[in-house]
Amino acid sequence: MNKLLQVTDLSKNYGSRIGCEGVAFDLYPGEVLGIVGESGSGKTTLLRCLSAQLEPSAGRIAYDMRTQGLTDIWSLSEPERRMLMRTDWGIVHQNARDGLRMEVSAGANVGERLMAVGARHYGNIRTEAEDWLTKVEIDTGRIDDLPATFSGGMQQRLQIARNLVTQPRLVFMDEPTSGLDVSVQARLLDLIRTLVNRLGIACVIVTHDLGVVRLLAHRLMVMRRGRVVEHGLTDQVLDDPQHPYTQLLVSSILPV
Ligand SMILES: Nc1ncnc2c1ncn2[C@@H]1O[C@H](COP(=O)(O)OP(=O)(O)OP(=O)(O)O)[C@@H](O)[C@H]1O
Repeated sequence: MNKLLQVTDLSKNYGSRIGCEGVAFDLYPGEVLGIVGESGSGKTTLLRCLSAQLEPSAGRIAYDMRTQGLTDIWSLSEPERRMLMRTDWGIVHQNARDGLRMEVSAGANVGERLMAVGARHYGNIRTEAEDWLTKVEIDTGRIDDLPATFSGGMQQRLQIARNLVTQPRLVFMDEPTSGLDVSVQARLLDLIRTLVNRLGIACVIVTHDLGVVRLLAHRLMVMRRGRVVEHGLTDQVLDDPQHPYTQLLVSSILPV
């Protein structure tokens, strides 16, 4: 199987401060990679670099473009990169408001992404938007409502629908369930797991919640002070952590 993403020696500095340093990994189609670590360990910096929202200071991020194969994403033109981000990739932000257009309806939020990949027929776009609202458990009667009238959990589900409607091959998620009630979190996680598995989407998920990665991620990277200190199969890393920092993280969060 071809690699979907190949990351080599990736670093991002903010002046003299290290955001992340020397990160390298491959991601294959359909694979879910979790990135965990304490606050300030570089998770968000890494995710923003991987998803082309932030230009790295050094290193290479190559993505398997449908026509060109593995291509350095920073060798693409700005419009090409933006197109990639709008179609073949999805980015689910921690705060749904950052990933939604709050001034247009729920249906338009979903339909807009379809238009980015060339859909023009209003009736088809609306039908597809309704279909996706149903998939993320939002009543289709709310299709013309503004996202601001939705609850936090509904906004997050709408953001997921907006991202998945174009059938991306890779989705980046930054703490997708934080800030929600525990019961809402559990349902949302279950929904993400079902959709990601059913559609065979590759995912990179940043979280500080080991329960989230246990449920969703095939592989896990543990970060500390900008560097990856441990990387392996999720169950292996969580059940038999090798690095002292991972041992501390696991013992402090998971009941023994
Ligand atoms: N815009 C910025 N300017 C300067 N330093 C930054 C900036 N963003 C992040 N940093 C620094 O980079 C390091 C990594 O931060 P980052 O936000 O990536 O960590 P994180 O693991 O995502 O933390 P959290 O879980 O709290 O969101 C920290 O030392 C942080 O202070």
